[in-house]
Amino acid sequence: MLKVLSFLKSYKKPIYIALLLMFVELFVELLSPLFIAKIIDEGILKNDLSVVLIWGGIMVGLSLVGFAAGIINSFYSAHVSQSFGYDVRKSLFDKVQSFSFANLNRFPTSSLITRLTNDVTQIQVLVFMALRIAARAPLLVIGGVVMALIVNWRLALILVVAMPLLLLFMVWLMSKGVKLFRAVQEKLDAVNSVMRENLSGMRLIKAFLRKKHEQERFAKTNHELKDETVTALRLIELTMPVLLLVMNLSILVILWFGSAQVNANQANVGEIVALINYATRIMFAFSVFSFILMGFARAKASSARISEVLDVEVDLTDGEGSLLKESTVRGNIQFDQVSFKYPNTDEKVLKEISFDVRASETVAILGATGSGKSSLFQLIPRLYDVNSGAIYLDHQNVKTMKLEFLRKQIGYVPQEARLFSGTVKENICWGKENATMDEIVEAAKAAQIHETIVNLPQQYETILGQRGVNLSGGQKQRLSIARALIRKPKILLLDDSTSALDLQTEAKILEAIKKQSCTTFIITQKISTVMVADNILLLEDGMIVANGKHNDLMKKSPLYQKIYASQHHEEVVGHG
Ligand SMILES: Nc1ncnc2c1ncn2[C@@H]1O[C@H](COP(=O)(O)OP(=O)(O)OP(=O)(O)O)[C@@H](O)[C@H]1O
Repeated sequence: MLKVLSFLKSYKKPIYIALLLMFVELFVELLSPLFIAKIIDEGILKNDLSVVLIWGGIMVGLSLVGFAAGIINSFYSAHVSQSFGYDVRKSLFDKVQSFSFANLNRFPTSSLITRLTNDVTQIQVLVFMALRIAARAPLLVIGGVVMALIVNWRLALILVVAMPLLLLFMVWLMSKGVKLFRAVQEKLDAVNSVMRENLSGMRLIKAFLRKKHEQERFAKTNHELKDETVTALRLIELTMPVLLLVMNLSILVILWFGSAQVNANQANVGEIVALINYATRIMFAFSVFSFILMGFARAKASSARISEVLDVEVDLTDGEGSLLKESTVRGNIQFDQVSFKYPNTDEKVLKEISFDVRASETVAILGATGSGKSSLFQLIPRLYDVNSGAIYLDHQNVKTMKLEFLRKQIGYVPQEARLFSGTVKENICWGKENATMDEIVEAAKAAQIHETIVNLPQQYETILGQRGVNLSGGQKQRLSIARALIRKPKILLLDDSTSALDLQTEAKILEAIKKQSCTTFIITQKISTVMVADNILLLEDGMIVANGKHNDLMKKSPLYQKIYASQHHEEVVGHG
């Protein structure tokens, strides 16, 4: 909790002002019963109107001061709590951005979303309450008891006995609350997760007629969230009856002994009225206090979840820096005995991979599904780190380079073309900020998407729907290729990103890429694409089983011959 609350450090001044104003409000509140006692005993009972008017006037004046203090306190509390929430969210977002994939795998996406939104809100609410009323409640209790002792110490002892009992009850309540609210937040994660999967997989759900199944799945998680929340709220509901019982009993006892004291002339009626007044204020303060304690329990559960994210040690660290200069990077890539397994798994998905690619060459990677092609790609921009061996860019180990420097040299087109909401132009520029219109058009032309774009209603300014739903699969692929090409990368990684394109369009794109003279890695299933590559890596079970040019492989690799034959509908016999 302290770690998250340390974000409040930047707001010391407004916090002090808010607390000061809260004390002003409290002061006014605590003095009021004293004035009432004075008005009754010295004004009403003695028929002295001037005393009533003077002390009544002072009371009204002070109330106005308290009122103004309350309003200004609200302004400051809102400002501090909102700014605090902004800072925590920003910090969480930055942290998640710095995560490696191994780090990301620790948290389900939906849970990260809940942590960034709902969990931050819980703490934000607590901070607001703390500045607005939190300290007031316990101080009102303590102050109320002290004032009651001053007015009539014997009767006030009844309150002194009742308070610790209530306090113990509150402590018990809070310890239970933290656990229950943590469970509530976890159930909220689950609801968000189902919701997220449904929204992103809506087409599939409709096509597979899985609406009912999904509704049931959602109903189940929703139910669990409701049940968990009800359990937590029951705990809070328990507070008021217990509070009322203890305090009403105390008031009864005060009235009983108070009337005896008045009859014996040991106390004034005003004193008894003041004591009852303090008792009801204390009871009110206690109910506020219990409300805050619940808020605290909830915020404590949430802050633990936030700290879990903030405390993650990012396992992909930046290298010292590159000896290479951006302008002199050529794009030679060397894999030296590279082995890799995904974090928290046992099996190596790449085993002792070694190959050399000279700058500007095109390398095709061919292999069955699950053979490790995408995994190999992800190692080049260091989305994951190798477990053994090394990858070199222009003879320098990529691990020693600054991540930003390394990734700047690389254009990556992933398997699934993912676009962002915004215009076509913004989507292409996403690859290079401040790109000129000429550069954008050039990249679009190279990716063979320019013609399509100029036929859109607002050409490059056309707004794409959520994740580009108004473009076809092939158009999306070409747009994401344009996004990579605009960077003028030294190394281009195409992860099966031409799968939805016809052979002619694909050939044109490859030709345009060739002109950019960048080292190009293409994962593809199409033998026609493979045939024009300078080198072909044939992957099987995470190992390179053959490499060379098309003609070499046709001679020496039975697997390659089989793939070739399957795509050319002919039996290949006797090669090799
Ligand atoms: N994030 C991950 N965590 C754990 N294992 C993974 C992860 N991603 C992939 N794998 C495993 O690594 C192996 C290689 O996967 P990879 O995606 O590299 O294959 P691929 O050759 O690109 O397949 P495809 O052609 O189907 O895309 C598979 O066995 C897969 O189950």
